[in-house]
Amino acid sequence: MRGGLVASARLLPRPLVRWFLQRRAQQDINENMLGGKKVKIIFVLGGPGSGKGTQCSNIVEHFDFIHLSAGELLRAEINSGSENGTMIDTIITEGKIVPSEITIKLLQEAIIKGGNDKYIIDGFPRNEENRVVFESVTLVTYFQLLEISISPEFVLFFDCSEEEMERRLLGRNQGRSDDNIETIRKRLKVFVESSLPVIEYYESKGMVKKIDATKPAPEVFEDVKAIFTHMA
Ligand SMILES: Nc1ncnc2c1ncn2[C@@H]1O[C@H](COP(=O)(O)OP(=O)(O)O)[C@@H](O)[C@H]1O
Ligand SMILES: Nc1ccn([C@@H]2O[C@H](COP(=O)(O)OP(=O)(O)O)[C@@H](O)[C@H]2O)c(=O)n1
Ligand SMILES: [Mg+2]
Repeated sequence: MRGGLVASARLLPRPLVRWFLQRRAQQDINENMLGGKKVKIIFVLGGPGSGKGTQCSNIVEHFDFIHLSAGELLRAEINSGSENGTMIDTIITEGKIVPSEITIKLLQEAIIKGGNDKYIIDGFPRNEENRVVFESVTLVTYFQLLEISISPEFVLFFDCSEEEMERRLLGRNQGRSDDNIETIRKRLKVFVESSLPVIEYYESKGMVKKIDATKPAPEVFEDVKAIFTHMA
């Protein structure tokens, strides 16, 4: 997989960055028949176990979106045996947040390869660094060159108590290395300390649609469906 866009651009003197981005964008346009797409992005946020994945599956079933789970992309990277895989695995098992450039490179490639114009991005941005790097000039310029605007339409926030999230995660049974009580407690702490501030940032911009996620899944989806049904 080619080096991360942001990381590679950082290596170049500023005057050369635009040339580098134009060359990279043209490569991706040629390879993926892109360009001229108003890509709609919705961030799906909420604590571990709040029901993001469950509701994203429902959204994909009823509306024409591609579901990109940052966590799933990272787990696929671990399974691919790539050089970053071991480091990602350690970080996930500790319930911490992977360096943004790694996660964003995976998301950027998935958006380009997806060829769709509507994405729900699940579990991202998970901290301030995720958000700032995603809004970096480099990445925005690159997507602009692809004539793709990647500012989020809104943030869907699944609000759920820690007790309920812990209970759900202990019953998730997906064989994940991070669904044990010790790591769950660490992830909930990371959510409160690092992820909630990101949700508060978007709330201050009036971009958050908050859903009561403690209800049974079908009732939660009724509230989600109402939001997507009224989207332009
Ligand atoms: N509204 C709900 N009520 C009860 N259990 C739920 C609800 N939504 C999801 N779950 C269950 O809780 C666990 C976590 O759900 P998931 O969608 O993986 O959450 P997240 O992606 O936010 O971690 C799963 O086992 C799922 O089946
Ligand atoms: N933006 C992200 C998303 C996930 N991750 C890592 O991936 C793990 C699992 O993310 P996930 O979204 O699949 O987890 P759930 O909220 O679904 O339980 C997180 O606990 C982080 O360790 C990350 O580092 N950065
Ligand atoms: Mg999930």
